[in-house]
Amino acid sequence: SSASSSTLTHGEEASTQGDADGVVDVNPPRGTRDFPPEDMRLRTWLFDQFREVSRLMAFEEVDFPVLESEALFIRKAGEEITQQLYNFEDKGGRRVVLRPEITPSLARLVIKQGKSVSLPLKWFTIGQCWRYERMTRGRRREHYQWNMDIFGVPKVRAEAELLQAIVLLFQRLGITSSDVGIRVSSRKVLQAVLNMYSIPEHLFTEVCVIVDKLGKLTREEIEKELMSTGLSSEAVQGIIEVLSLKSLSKLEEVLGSDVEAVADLKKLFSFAEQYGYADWICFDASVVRGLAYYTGIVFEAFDREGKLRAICGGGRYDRLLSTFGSEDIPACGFGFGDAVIVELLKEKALLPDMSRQIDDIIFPLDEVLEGPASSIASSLRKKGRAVDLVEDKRLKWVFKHAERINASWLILVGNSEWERGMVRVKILSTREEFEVKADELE
Ligand SMILES: CC(=O)Nc1cnc2ccccc2c1
Repeated sequence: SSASSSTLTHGEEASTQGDADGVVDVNPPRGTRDFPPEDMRLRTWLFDQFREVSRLMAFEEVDFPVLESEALFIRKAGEEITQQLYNFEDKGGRRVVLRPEITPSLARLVIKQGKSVSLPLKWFTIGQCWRYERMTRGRRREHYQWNMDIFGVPKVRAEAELLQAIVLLFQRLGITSSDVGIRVSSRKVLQAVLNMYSIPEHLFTEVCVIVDKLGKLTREEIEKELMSTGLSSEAVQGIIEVLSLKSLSKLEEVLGSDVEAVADLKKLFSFAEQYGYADWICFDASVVRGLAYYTGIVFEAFDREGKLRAICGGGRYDRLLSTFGSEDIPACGFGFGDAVIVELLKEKALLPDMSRQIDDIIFPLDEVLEGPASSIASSLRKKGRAVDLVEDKRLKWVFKHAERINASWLILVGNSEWERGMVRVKILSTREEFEVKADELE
């Protein structure tokens, strides 16, 4: 472990435990996180927002194993996500992965459910996703993603619904359209350009994965990668020129108004007006997203200060099921990670107060009263009150603890009161104190 500590990146504590003899390394595996109570309260709060928006949008929750067959993720388009599979062979000799994304599992279940589900399907899930990166980059190897997907809606209504879900989520967190925008485009834009230069269909996916690096690689690097697929320099310039467009009317001038991409996008932007989230979205032809299977509208949310990576992203994938040997069903969806959004909330001072909140603390003042304290705790819990039963502590510690966990009542079980069937209740907010009959505690 001394070797590993020398390659640690900033922000990772050196695992001192690993150096001591015999003590296990108490850090979680590289690139993974523990969730101690305070972090878990924040995560639970965020996931509750995901769930509430899913409920508002009438989506049904589904879930899948984190472990999937490797076959679900073998794609030849050179995506980063498939080059970093957390894959291995299990004891039965099966090639398996810790899933890097959730969409293929959704598609697998839709195929498995086959005729027994009626379309459209609107499903959501919140699940952990994995990648295996050489730790030189010190990035995380896992994160949680909220996924919302619609199967069986071929028209842009589905994309419009998904965008509303994303905007509802941001609004629930206190984020506004001046903090965040959503870039929208369509892969059909690129399709139209490739047609203009009569570039063969089979290059489409590969070109998409390359141009997704626009903004991450220099223009020269992109040109070089595009040329290496065999594209003419004229086609490369044409692609980069069209993908730099930021206005739908300019796009219409270049591609013509009968191009599907233009019609889809115009329809989507008119829906946005009706939903009331038009000021959240903007056309940006450079958005292609890095997943091979997108076929139509694609979108990604970004912080307008440009400090962070994409907050969420998604798009239409009408031809994914046929890559698994099944009949195609039109589909679109998005993934919303648990990391960038928390960075944004910190930036905007929007993190909620994550302190604990307990109703009552019960404290027997004498060990002979431990029995009565138990029955009082039990009856209050049965009435739905959160009760922390504390004993073997000094009273001073109990008052401090009550403050720390924001208890409403402190119930002291003392001998003199108990002889009269009473207990002492301290209302911690007003510091008022009462004697109450034990069986009348509400
Ligand atoms: C910001 C962040 O943690 N991103 C992240 C972390 N882990 C992943 C794991 C699989 C796929 C994508 C991932 C993305």
